[in-house]
Amino acid sequence: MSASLRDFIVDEVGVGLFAVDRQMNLLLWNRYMANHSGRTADQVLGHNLFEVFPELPRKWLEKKIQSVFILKNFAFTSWEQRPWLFQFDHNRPITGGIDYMQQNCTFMPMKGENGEVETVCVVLFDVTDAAIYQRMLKDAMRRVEEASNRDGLTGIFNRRYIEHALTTEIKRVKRYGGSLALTLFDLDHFKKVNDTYGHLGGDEVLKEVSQRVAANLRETDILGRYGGEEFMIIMPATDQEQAYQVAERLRELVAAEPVIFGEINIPATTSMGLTLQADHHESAADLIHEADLALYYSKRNGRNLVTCYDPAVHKEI
Ligand SMILES: Nc1nc2c(ncn2[C@@H]2O[C@H](COP(=O)(O)OP(=O)(O)OP(=O)(O)O)[C@@H](O)[C@H]2O)c(=O)[nH]1
Repeated sequence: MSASLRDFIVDEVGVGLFAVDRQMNLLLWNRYMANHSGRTADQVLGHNLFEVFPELPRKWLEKKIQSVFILKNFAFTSWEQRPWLFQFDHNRPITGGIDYMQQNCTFMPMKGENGEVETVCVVLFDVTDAAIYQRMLKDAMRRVEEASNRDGLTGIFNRRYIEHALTTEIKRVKRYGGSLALTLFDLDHFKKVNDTYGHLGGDEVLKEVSQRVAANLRETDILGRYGGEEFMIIMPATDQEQAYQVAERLRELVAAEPVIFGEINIPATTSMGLTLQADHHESAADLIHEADLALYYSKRNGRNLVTCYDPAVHKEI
C-alpha cells in the first residue's frame, strides 16, 4: 500500500485515530481527531498527550495505555463505563440529556521488529446514537413499567400493584417482625352519586378522594385503587391505634369538604375497615378478608365510619 493511500485512509476513515509512544508523545493524529478537538496534527504531533490535553483523565488513561505496552494485548473501553475520553461535541439535535459525544475506544498494540510494543494506537468510535437510543429505550421501559402499576383514572397504584405490595409487606413482617396495618375503604352510596351527578361527576369524586388521601399519608404508606370505588391503604410499621387515628383523619378529611365538580358541590363520605397483620394470617387474602369484614360493619352501622376488625365481634356474614 502506498504511503499516500494509507494517509488517505487514516484521514477519511470516519473514526478517531491517534497513537502514542511509551512517553505518551503523540505520533499519529488523524483528521477526525483534528476536526473534533480543534487541534491540527501539526500542533500536537511530537507533544505529550497529557500536556496538550490536560483535561484527559490522566491517571486512568495512562494506566490503560501502559497496560497495552506491557501485556501486548488489545484493550477496550465502552461508553457505558466511561461515556467519553475526549470532550467532543456530538452535534445531535435530540440528545436525550447526553452532553458530549459518547465514545467506545480500542487500544491496539503496534509491535516493532523486536516484538516489543513501540506504539499504542487508539481508535475512537462515536457511539452517541446508540447511547441516545439505549437511554430512550430505558426511559420508555421505565414509563411502561410505571404505567402498568397505576390506575388510569386516579393515578394511584392499581389493584395488581397493591396486591403485590401487600404480599411483599407481609413477607417482610413475617421475616423481620414489626407491625403492618391494612385499611380498605369504600365511597358511600356511590351508585347514587353516579345516578345524581353522572358518571363524570362520580369520576371526579374518585379522583379528588384519591388525591386527598394520598396527600395525607406517610411516604412509606401505599395507597391503591382496589376496585371500582374501593381503595386500599397498606401502612407498614403501624399499630392498631396509629392506623385507627390515620383512618379517622382520612374519613374526616373526605367528609369535611364536598368535591367540586364544575359548578356543583358533591358531598362524599367513606366507610373504612382496618385490620393488622398477625401470625395466623397465611396470605394477603386473609388480611384483606378481615379488613373487608370490618368495612362491611362500617356500612352496616351507618356509613362514614371506621371499624377495626375484632374477631369476637365481626363474624362471617
Ligand atoms: N363514576 C364511576 N363509578 C364507578 C366506577 N367504578 C365503579 N363505579 C360505580 O360505583 C358504584 C358502586 O355501587 P355499590 O357497589 O352499589 O355501592 P354504593 O352505591 O357505593 O353503596 P354502599 O357501598 O353500600 O355505600 C356502582 O354504581 C359503579 O358503577 C368508576 O370508575 N367511575
